[in-house]
Amino acid sequence: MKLIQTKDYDDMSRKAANIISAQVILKPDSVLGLATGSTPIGTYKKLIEWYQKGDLDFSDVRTVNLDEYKGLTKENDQSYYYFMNENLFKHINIDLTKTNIPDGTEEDAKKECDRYNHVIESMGGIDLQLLGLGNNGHIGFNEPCDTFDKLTHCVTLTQSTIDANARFFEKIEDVPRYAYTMGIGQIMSAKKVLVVVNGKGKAEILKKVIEGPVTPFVPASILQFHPDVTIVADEEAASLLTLE
Ligand SMILES: O=P(O)(O)OC[C@H]1O[C@](O)(CO)[C@@H](O)[C@@H]1O
Repeated sequence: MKLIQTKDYDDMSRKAANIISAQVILKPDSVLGLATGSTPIGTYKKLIEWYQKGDLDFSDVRTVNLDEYKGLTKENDQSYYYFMNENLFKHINIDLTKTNIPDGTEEDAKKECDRYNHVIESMGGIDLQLLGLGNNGHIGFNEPCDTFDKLTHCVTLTQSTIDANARFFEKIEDVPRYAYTMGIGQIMSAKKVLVVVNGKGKAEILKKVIEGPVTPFVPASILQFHPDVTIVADEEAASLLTLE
């Protein structure tokens, strides 16, 4: 695992965006695995800024998102479909037909998971997967549990995730209880993985992810086994790491 420590959120966002830019410049038809949550918003802002300056071209890029709440429509402003549009897609020259997000309105979980597994497979592999880190160590919506799920599945969100995401909803009862998420096996199959982490609140979990045992109870710890992971963490998030 490669750790890049940055002085603050802005620095983290710029460095992460630089890594994504390099990927798109070197391989214009890259398959990017994208993430939601508050952490990558700054990274997306930099990519938009550089696109607007004429430094980046997304016309051949294809994307596949990690997850989506089950039960939310695309128009719901808390859906990850809405998030991706607002925070990235509508500002750049990406072809929306080349973007993929699980369909939160599909009630038949098996049908949606099979469909999304097929989408991921047909893309021929993810070149770079961007990840945020949940407070409980989740990646995508792969919550702590006793096994690593390989493929797309429907998860019951843990209380800790519901509490953490309640800040985005009017009231906690509005937070969906279920979500579709790419599996750990699919994340681990990406050629490169880029994790963005910031803030004191993530320091303890980041230490477990990097320095603790690999266990499905800390889902992101599996990244210790990935051959090409870069973690871009600000000083606060990296503050408990034993850096050699
Ligand atoms: O960046 P945040 O808002 O702390 O969220 C961390 C993680 O939690 C999620 O938002 C899901 O709860 C992920 O999409 C994200 O990677």
